[in-house]
Order: sequence, then structure tokens, then C-alpha cells
Amino acid sequence: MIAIEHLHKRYGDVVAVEDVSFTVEPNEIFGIIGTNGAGKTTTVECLTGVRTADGGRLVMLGLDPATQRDEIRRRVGVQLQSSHLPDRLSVREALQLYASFYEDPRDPDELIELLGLQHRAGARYGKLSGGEKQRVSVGLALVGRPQVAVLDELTTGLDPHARREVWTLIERLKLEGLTVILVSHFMDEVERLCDRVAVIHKGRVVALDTPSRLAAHGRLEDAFLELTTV
Ligand SMILES: Nc1ncnc2c1ncn2[C@@H]1O[C@H](COP(=O)(O)OP(=O)(O)OP(=O)(O)O)[C@@H](O)[C@H]1O
Repeated sequence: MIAIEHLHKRYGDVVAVEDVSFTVEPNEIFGIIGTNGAGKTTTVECLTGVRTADGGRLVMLGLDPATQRDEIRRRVGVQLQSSHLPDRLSVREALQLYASFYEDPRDPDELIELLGLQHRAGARYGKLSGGEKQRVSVGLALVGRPQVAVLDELTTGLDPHARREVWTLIERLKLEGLTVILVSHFMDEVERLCDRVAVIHKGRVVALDTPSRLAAHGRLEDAFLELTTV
């Protein structure tokens, strides 16, 4: 359903992704972890058609990201970087706007509540705190009732309460059948949410397993540090 085979991507002389392969099963929460600059964002951007791969084969829901980007956009929710929204839109207006792009969207007000943004629903986007903007970006990725959500740094900048609310939301949507690709730097997040996790290092997958098997009998963070120190 979702497959990457030998993805290769460079920016000029910089090789961002050397050789990455993995598959994601339906209804799985698949984590991608790695050091800064390892190639995680580039990998998911190629998979969603935001960037074009230089080599390898990519399949997203049976579609080719290089040529079927519009269809992928209808079925895959991508967490956008916050700066893409006009500052004067309110939280509710932003979610309503995105909802209007889809045939069967989620109720924006229900999402606002699930994201803990009720008290900020009428506030302009430009006046929100970093963590509030982050919650809006999660909402925008989910409002179209996507089959797959690609969430890049889902909870970066969120306070501990908000992180737990967002995790609960993702778990709830998984029960409804959502498949998730989650790029994260947080080992606790990966351990709580992910069925399997790929460790990407210098543009290659250096490990791929369940969080508990990756951690073996120690801590996931120690296993991660060991895998990404070379
Ligand atoms: N638009 C770009 N132009 C040139 N080089 C880029 C561009 N985007 C990323 N890179 C480089 O490609 C490599 C991989 O970047 P990428 O953003 O995919 O890493 P990442 O694993 O997501 O990192 P982080 O954890 O810091 O977000 C890095 O060396 C980065 O500097």
C-alpha cells in the first residue's frame, strides 16, 4: 500500500537520501527517527509528491507520487509547516477553509475541541503561540478525513498536556482506520504510538523494528544513540 524502494534524492551536490527502502502496512503507525539532516523529511516529501525522487520506486496508496500528486493530496493528510497560513485567518476559519477542499471533512469544531483549542477558536493565526500553531497544523492534516496522515514532528513545541492530547487524538484516529507516518525526535512518543519504527542515518535505514525490539532490554534512546553514532 505504501512502499519505498531504494529512494535516492540529492539537492545539488548534497545527497539527502542515499538509499532508503521500507513499506508501511494499512492502519499502522510507522515511525521515522534519525539525527538532524539524516533525510527523514526529504523521504516523506518524496513520498507525498512534494519533491521528486532522483532514483528508486515510490508507491503511496497504489499511486505514483511523481505523477499523481493531486490524487494523493485528496487521500493523504500532510502536516504543513505553520508559516503557510495567512496570519489574519482565525483558527476556525483556517480549519473551515481546509475542510471545504474535501468531500466528507471532519467537523472543524470537533477537531478544535480534540486539539484543545476551544478558547482560541476565534483567535487570528498570527497571534497564536508556537504550540497553538502546531496544533492547528495537526488539525489541518486531519480535517479531510485522510486515509494516511504524514506527520512531521507532530508534537514539537507542545507542552506536556497538549502532547498527550495530540497522542490521544492520533490513537483515536488509528482506531478509525487511519494509517500514520510519523517523523519524530521523541523516543517516548515513538514508544507510545508507533507499531514499527525505521531509524534513518546518513540517508540509509540502519534499523527497522518494533520500538520494544529496537530497545531490546534497554532504553530506546540508548539503542538510537548507538545506531546513529557512527
Ligand atoms: N531544500 C534543500 N536544499 C539543499 N539541501 C537540503 C534541502 N533540504 C534538505 N537539505 C539537506 O538534505 C539533508 C537531509 O535533510 P532532511 O531535511 O531530509 O533531514 P531530516 O532528517 O528531516 O532532518 P531534521 O531532523 O533536522 O529535520 C540535510 O543535509 C539537509 O541539509
